[in-house]
Amino acid sequence: MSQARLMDGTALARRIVDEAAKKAADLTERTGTAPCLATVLVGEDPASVTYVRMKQNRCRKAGITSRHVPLPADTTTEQLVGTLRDLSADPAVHGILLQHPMGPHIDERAAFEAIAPEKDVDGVTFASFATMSFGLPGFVSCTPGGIMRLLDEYGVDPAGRRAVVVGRSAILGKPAGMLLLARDATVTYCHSRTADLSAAVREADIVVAAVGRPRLIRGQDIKPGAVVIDAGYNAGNVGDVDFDSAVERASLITPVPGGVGPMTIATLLEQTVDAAARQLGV
Ligand SMILES: Nc1nc2c(c(=O)[nH]1)N[C@@H](CN(C=O)c1ccc(C(=O)N[C@@H](CCC(=O)O)C(=O)O)cc1)CN2
Repeated sequence: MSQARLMDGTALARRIVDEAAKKAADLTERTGTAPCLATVLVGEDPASVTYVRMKQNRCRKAGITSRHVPLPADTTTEQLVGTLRDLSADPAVHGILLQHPMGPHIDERAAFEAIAPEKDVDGVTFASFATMSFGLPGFVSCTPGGIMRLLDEYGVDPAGRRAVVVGRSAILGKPAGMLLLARDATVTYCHSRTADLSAAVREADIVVAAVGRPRLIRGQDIKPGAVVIDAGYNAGNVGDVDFDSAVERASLITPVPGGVGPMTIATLLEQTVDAAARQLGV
């Protein structure tokens, strides 16, 4: 079998960001207010610092203001919830991003739920999960939303296909599976307690790897012709899929870097501009 075609997230993300930048400029001209994203970071985890910086840089280039709120690592859930409620009530802020992961002492769900649904541009609240799961308009979780855009861009219709999602995190695996289900895929979730991961993956027409275990998914388990989406973020820009072996079996595959990652940030920017437009009444 020939090698898989690469799904170029960098190129698609660039187009989405260019479009968001045009909308941001138009909005700023019409209202005198630029879209504003608040970025909240608890602690100084080096990867999280990098991701937040990347988001701020892309915002700046797209004409979106960002307001950074760094909090010490020992911030309590109550203090974090207070900060997020303040940002939710601040009319100058249109979108809120709470960088994940936070320290184990933080009640992550309580924090996410302190974000006003109309500012939940990262798609992390229960309200966003519900609209996403029913395929209704609303904010999607950014990486899963980016994955669906990539599938559409490369002509992959999930309807009737068997999709296997490896991972069940609140911001990645779970919403990715729900978005695929909303598009009529037959979805199986695999996780740390799955008895035979290889057997499940071998059945998949679409594999979404979102577990944070470097090169966990090997080419030998990929069904020939499957679509492979690698949403794993591991140190050193290594994905959850063993690319070199998977590329020999898949029909389409996302690289790391240059696949799902850029789509995450593009989706965030796009949703921030949409949130601002709605809040500014345009
Ligand atoms: N609140 C959130 N937290 C986290 C999310 C999220 O969507 N919301 N996702 C990940 C990390 N992440 C964004 O936060 C992220 C990771 C990677 C990239 C990216 O573009 N990576 C590039 C490579 C970057 C490099 O060269 O260093 C790529 O894949 O091409 C963007 C966003 C966890 N936390």
